[in-house]
Amino acid sequence: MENAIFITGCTRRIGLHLTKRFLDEGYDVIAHYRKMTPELEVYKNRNTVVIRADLTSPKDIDSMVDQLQRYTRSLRAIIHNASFYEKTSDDLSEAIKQYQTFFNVHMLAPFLINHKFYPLLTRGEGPRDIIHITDTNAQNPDKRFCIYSSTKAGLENLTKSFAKNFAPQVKVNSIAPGPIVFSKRESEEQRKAILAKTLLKKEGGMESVFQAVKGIMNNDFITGTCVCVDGGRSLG
Ligand SMILES: NC(=O)C1=CN([C@@H]2O[C@H](COP(=O)(O)OP(=O)(O)OC[C@H]3O[C@@H](n4cnc5c(N)ncnc54)[C@H](OP(=O)(O)O)[C@@H]3O)[C@@H](O)[C@H]2O)C=CC1
Ligand SMILES: Nc1nc2c(c(=O)[nH]1)N=C([C@H](O)[C@@H](O)CO)CN2
Repeated sequence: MENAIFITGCTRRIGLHLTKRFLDEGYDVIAHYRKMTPELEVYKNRNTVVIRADLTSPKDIDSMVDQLQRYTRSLRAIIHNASFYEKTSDDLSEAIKQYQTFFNVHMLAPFLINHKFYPLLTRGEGPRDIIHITDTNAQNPDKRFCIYSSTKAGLENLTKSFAKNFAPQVKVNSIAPGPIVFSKRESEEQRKAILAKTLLKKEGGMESVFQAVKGIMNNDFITGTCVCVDGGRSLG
């Protein structure tokens, strides 16, 4: 493989959609997962390599780096999609554990992966991208998800640091989705309330994230910024 696209969290929903769409467009994809799913399994034989790692474990991340180097000589882009979504616990001892998990998945793992994979990014020719998938909650947190939101805000800040440190070889940007695809845990009433505060009054759908990723990759003058894909939710 050459100039592969490395995506984290590919077992379902947005990560799986990004995997499918990059394959549709003829890219080689290295799809990261934690717990394999039948939906991702299907892609194992198409130009996709799947690599397992629990992103709360730096040891797993190191092993992922070793495995990845066996499959591709260079990377065109790294897309940090993997994420954990949970309300902040009312039990503070539980909340401490949550903070460690959220910090590992949303901040430490992207930090380590960016540094460890940088040589693979700069080995190829042409534009190179790192994209952090954050959340509009990073700028305007849902008070029930303060640990989730604050670590997404930390990832937003890492975007700016990496943009400064990796320029001009690599562009580094965030995509902050709004209501893209609701999770099963959101009731009909919660969904209606969210859409009532979304200017465009609809879920974005996973393709809106893929189009934003491609828009950033195809523009050689965007770095250190955040593209909101939220239907105006952040203004609602
Ligand atoms: N869906 C939406 O409307 C919105 C999504 N976003 C962001 O977009 C991105 C994709 O969202 P969505 O598809 O809904 O996400 P999901 O929560 O459905 O999937 C997240 C992915 O991350 C993986 N993951 C979670 N924890 C770990 C871990 N410790 N180690 C390895 N992998 C892990 C999951 O794997 P596993 O199956 O093993 O748990 C899964 O593949 C996320 O960053 C999310 O925060 C932001 C705003 C709105
Ligand atoms: N990792 C995840 N992050 C987010 C999810 C999700 O399912 N997994 N879902 C949301 C909300 O559904 C949002 O879209 C609407 O409230 C936010 N982040």
